Amino acid sequence: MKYAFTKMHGLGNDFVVFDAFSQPLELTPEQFRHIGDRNFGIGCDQILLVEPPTLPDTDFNYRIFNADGDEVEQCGNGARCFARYVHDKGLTDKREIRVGTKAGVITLLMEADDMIRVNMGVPVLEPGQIPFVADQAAAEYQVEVQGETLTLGVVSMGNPHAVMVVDNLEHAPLEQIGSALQQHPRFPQRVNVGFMQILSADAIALRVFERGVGETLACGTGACAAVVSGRLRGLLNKTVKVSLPGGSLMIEWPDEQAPVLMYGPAASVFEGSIEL
Ligand SMILES: N[C@H](CCC[C@H](N)C(=O)O)C(=O)O
Repeated sequence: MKYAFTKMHGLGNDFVVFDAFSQPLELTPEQFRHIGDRNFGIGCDQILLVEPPTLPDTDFNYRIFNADGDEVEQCGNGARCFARYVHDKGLTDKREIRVGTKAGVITLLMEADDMIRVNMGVPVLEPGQIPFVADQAAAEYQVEVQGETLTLGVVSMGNPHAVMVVDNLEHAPLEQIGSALQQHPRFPQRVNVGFMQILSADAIALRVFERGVGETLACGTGACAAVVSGRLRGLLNKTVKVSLPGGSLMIEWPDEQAPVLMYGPAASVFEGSIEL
């Protein structure tokens, strides 16, 4: 069967987006892996499905699959592309869009300057809900990795994130630590791993080794998790510019009970179709 898709990206974190409104999609993990394959398929970090709403008082449902074929709870850069997509395709003319995900409802706002603001919800800090093995919630945890004791922040934006502060981002051990934490017993559902360099109380540089993908050019939930962790550690102010290899996001987290707000771009690259 032939499926139409749109290739999109948020700061170089790239997606294949399918309209599951007009063409119900039931694909297998193997098919998702094929779509994500940069040599034998289309190539992307994640596959996004735009579906009719399932949660009350929402406009759409939003499903996310990593390039390894696994479905995940949340994708921040994908959320901005989702908003761009449903507008470009005429699926809505609303400026404020409520979207159901596996992690709950997020709100997308089309800004006048063609940027998109997303309410990413309140971060989850309770270890059992992240999930992460720890006795109680803390701003920092000591985690043994390959004989070394790492100091990590651990936060969920619906999906699990570990955040490590580094002095020199260029030489951060992304592959070594990122891969090791995927098999770590304290992260039972694996984990996205962010490496954060503090530039000031209002600015960080960040690289992310994403669960199910590896290093990406940007990670929206990773940027949110890094700012949450930085604020819990007393290192960051309420509004932070997050510079990623693919570009920068503005992230705002006023206080612990508040949702995290993310502000940034989304782009369409090309349309195509694939036989599956
Ligand atoms: N790799 C993530 C999903 C995509 C998140 C990222 N692309 C973003 O922009 O938030 C996970 O396994 O939880």
